[in-house]
Amino acid sequence: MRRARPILPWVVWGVAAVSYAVAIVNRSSLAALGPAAQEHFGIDATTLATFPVIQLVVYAALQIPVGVLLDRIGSTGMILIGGVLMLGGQVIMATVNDVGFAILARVLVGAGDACTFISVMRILPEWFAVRQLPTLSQVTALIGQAGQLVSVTPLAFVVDAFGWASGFLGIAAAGLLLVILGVVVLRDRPGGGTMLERWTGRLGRTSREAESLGAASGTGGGGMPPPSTSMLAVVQAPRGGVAGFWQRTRRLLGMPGVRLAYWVHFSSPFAVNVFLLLWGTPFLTGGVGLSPAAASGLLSLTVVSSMVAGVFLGPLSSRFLERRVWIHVGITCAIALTWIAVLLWPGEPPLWLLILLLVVMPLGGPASMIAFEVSRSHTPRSFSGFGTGLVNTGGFTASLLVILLVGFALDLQGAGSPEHYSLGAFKWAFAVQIPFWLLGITMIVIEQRRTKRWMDDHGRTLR
Ligand SMILES: N[C@@H](Cc1c[nH]cn1)C(=O)NCC(=O)O
Repeated sequence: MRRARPILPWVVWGVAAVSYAVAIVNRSSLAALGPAAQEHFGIDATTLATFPVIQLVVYAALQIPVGVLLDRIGSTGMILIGGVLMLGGQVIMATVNDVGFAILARVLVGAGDACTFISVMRILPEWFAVRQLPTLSQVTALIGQAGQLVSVTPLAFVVDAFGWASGFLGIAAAGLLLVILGVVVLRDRPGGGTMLERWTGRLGRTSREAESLGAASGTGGGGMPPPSTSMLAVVQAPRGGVAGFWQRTRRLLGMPGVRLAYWVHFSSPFAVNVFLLLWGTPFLTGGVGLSPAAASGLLSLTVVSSMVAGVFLGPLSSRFLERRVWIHVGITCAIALTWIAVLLWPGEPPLWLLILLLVVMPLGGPASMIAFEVSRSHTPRSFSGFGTGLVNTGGFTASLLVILLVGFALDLQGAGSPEHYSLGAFKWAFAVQIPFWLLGITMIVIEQRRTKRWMDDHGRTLR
């Protein structure tokens, strides 16, 4: 008789993945509401543009502290803290008219968002077998991307039809629902209690029975081969406080595999992030001369391309484990070469080249998920939250720097405002990406060699 597959890992994963999607709804909740926000707060375009930058800075700056906390508190606690912070941020956003409070609201949303993704990544290896992780990570990211779709058209519709407060209170209500679900469903690992069970001190039957899940199923942690990371020697438990933090940082950065994961995350997603977060629409309309409708049609290609790539890249990177980094490098080179073709094209790039750019560039998002696979293979289990947070800063730091440098390069050419935009100025400005790709790919090649040598020296193989 066939043994029933346990459902609990999938329920835990489902709630965690939807929490990430809600974090993305929160993250991109202002994306389609620029004019409405300007009217509501009475602000100019420059002040409006600081909102995503502040949010990104908070997100990137909190990755390492959140990673350290994650190793102490666990995924459940961090996902719930993240949910409460975002919910608080959106209640403030819904109820104030003052721009200072709106910035505070975005800081809270950025902080809550920072807690979510790496905690969801951290919970996966506790519930699923190593071979399932690349696909599950990609599907989790794909569910997250769906959050972006919700926050664009439906949210704009609700704000238009029912007003500013209703739209943001609606997001807060969805967040509250997820926090309540999280309190009763999420468990850090098989055998661990839910937050509610921890508060009441009584472990329910589902949690107790889940302890044996690993051995009984193909999904649970206990039945899987130990992650390759568990073989890494942790000589002594790191101390707490600032000294402990530096000790951990030094130890982590001393591992070539962790550095490799950082550069993998650094190299591929910044081009699409920069395009979607700020400079894509100005480039397509003010530079290339497309209508806003044509530009937004082209931009929607990025979501489709990223989602389709996510479906294929997960199985591909687990099938070709030894070559996953080279798959990533191939995608990064394709992005760089397509951009360089656009930059070198004399005059206005043809539509087919722009379509190619908007299909190839978003592959960098799913490709960057390979960084978390590399990180999982090389980070000791007790540091895995810290490691994931550290790696996740790579792409976001690169994105922030490129966003600022593109603006700086436009200003230097006297083309920093919509009435002065020109295709030539945009081409020079987007060329600031080239050193970032060169740096990223060079560091990947160096660290890949060092990682291979390190693994040979320590007699380890990838599984
Ligand atoms: N590179 C993204 C994930 C991604 C996958 N597909 C498209 N994007 C990433 O690292 N995300 C972190 C986050 O907090 O969203």
